Amino acid sequence: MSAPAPSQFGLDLRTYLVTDTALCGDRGVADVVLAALAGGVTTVQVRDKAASGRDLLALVDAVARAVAGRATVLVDDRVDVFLAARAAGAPVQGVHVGQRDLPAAAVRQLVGPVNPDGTRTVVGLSASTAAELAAAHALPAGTVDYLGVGAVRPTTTKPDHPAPLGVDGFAAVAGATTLPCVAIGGVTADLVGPLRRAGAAGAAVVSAVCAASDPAAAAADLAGAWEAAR
Ligand SMILES: Cc1ncc(COP(=O)(O)OP(=O)(O)O)c(N)n1
Ligand SMILES: Cc1nc(C(=O)O)sc1CCOP(=O)(O)O
Ligand SMILES: [Mg+2]
Repeated sequence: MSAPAPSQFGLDLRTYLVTDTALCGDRGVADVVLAALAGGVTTVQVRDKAASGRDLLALVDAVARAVAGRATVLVDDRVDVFLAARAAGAPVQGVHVGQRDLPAAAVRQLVGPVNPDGTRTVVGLSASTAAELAAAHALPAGTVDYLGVGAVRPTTTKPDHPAPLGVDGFAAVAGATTLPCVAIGGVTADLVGPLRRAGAAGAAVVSAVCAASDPAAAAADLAGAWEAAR
């Protein structure tokens, strides 16, 4: 039996997949997501920096309808795309924004607190420095549901990633906030246990699943490492 998820509003961040269309290749993003879902991912963020708004909307719609509520589905950066997908009836729950995207307070105003299907509208925010953490803490309660904290290690997936924190640096951030913290950047299965013990609410990966020859097995390794860690 799995340990209970560190969650609120049913938000389960433990094994968090961020998609990369190029790394998914000919398999297609939706099929890689379905394999990862079978392996145990709990949250999926659709991220494609190269896609047009129209193409990203189609991708989000396809992924959300494939997942069909079995995991939380979020959209990277594009609040407009999230709103359009939700308005079209796709089961999509929220957005993840960074320090250069729309401010979190504006995002919350745009997306509201609850989706039409009754699920919490999730807003995730990237924050890894003391100043970014202080700014997140200054927001009204309920603005942000979780923080994305990275980079844990250098990664070629996001060449402009923030300075690497290491597991100890991640622990310092997670220990300085009551917001759930998702570790991201260079995360592989061997790091999941140390990150959970460092206070992570979840571990987010791109290449560990999207570039894997067997995304279901890769996701199962990550989910298993989370459950094995105390
Ligand atoms: C879970 C999670 N954490 C951090 C990020 C990075 O977001 P951001 O800083 O906006 O950078 P881009 O992903 O937009 O390049 C994330 N996407 N997800
Ligand atoms: C999307 C993203 N955000 C990061 C951050 O540090 O904020 S690192 C990153 C990419 C993570 O890719 P991979 O799992 O392949 O290392
Ligand atoms: Mg962003």
